[in-house]
Amino acid sequence: MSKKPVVELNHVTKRIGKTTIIDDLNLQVFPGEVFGFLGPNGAGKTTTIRMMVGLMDITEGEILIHNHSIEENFEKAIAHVGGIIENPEMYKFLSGYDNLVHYARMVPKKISKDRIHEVVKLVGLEERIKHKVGNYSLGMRQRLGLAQALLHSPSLLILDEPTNGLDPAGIREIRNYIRQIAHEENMAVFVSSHLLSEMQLMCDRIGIIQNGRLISVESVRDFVGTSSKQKIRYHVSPLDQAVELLRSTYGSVVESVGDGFIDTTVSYEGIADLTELFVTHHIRVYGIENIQSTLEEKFLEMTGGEK
Ligand SMILES: Nc1ncnc2c1ncn2[C@@H]1O[C@H](COP(=O)(O)OP(=O)(O)OP(=O)(O)O)[C@@H](O)[C@H]1O
Repeated sequence: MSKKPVVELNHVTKRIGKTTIIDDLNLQVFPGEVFGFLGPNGAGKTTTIRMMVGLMDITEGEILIHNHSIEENFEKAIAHVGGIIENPEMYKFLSGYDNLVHYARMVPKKISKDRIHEVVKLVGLEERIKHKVGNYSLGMRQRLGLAQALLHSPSLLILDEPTNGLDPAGIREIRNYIRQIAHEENMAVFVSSHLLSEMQLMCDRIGIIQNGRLISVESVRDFVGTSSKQKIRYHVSPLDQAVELLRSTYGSVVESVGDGFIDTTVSYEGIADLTELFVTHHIRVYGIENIQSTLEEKFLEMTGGEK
């Protein structure tokens, strides 16, 4: 990517006592992209985020936001950041709108009424914004928190586990809004989670953190898209003939054979090739399932099977 990063972490290390919690972390997030910071509980996500917003000292290395060091030039760096780190404080007896007005008065930058309306629209709360926050669902409160974080038009949005505690509908909503905001406002979004399934739907790139170390950074498109290998399950009959055909044609493509199905590891094009091979050899194909991406495999390995 040739664009300049909004935020960069250079050799960031955090030690508490003799324990290294974050170990030589390097990453960059660019305008308009949603970067997922994925890792199991205790991996170091919150610690990293706390350092990014200046809530915690960095032992070694630096964090730059628009080239301003968060430690040496805090005011300039933090002016570009919006975030929901811990649960945002809201007054339940006030309406969503009054909460935003109240918050707008507290931030150093002048915030216009138009901007308030704009963020309300961005998070889809137009119809309920005049209602009391006490009557909001958790999902609506999260969206109001998002609106609050966006008020001063940050170029970096940091969200720590934004879908925690939400039901599936709430998760879908917040996910869609996050994507939309990143793309419409050309904002860099840094979002942490311990759920791969969620990250794959929300993010453009995913960095996997384990025991304080970044073990991989991958573009989601490469995983759900066309360039990497996937585990594909073919439900076919007769099974023996199908296995024999695959082995004689492609050798190592067969991973395992189950009751009525064959698991294979193939590229995107390979899915079509294998299907064609079956059909031209009069093998009946009853189903083709995508059972695992390589990213999922990596993550499962790392978390010991926990998703
Ligand atoms: N103040 C502290 N003193 C000692 N160890 C700490 C301190 N804060 C965090 N840790 C340890 O650092 C590691 C990383 O914690 P952190 O909260 O950043 O993980 P996380 O990935 O955000 O996990 P979770 O999803 O559970 O919030 C954990 O092993 C934690 O026990």
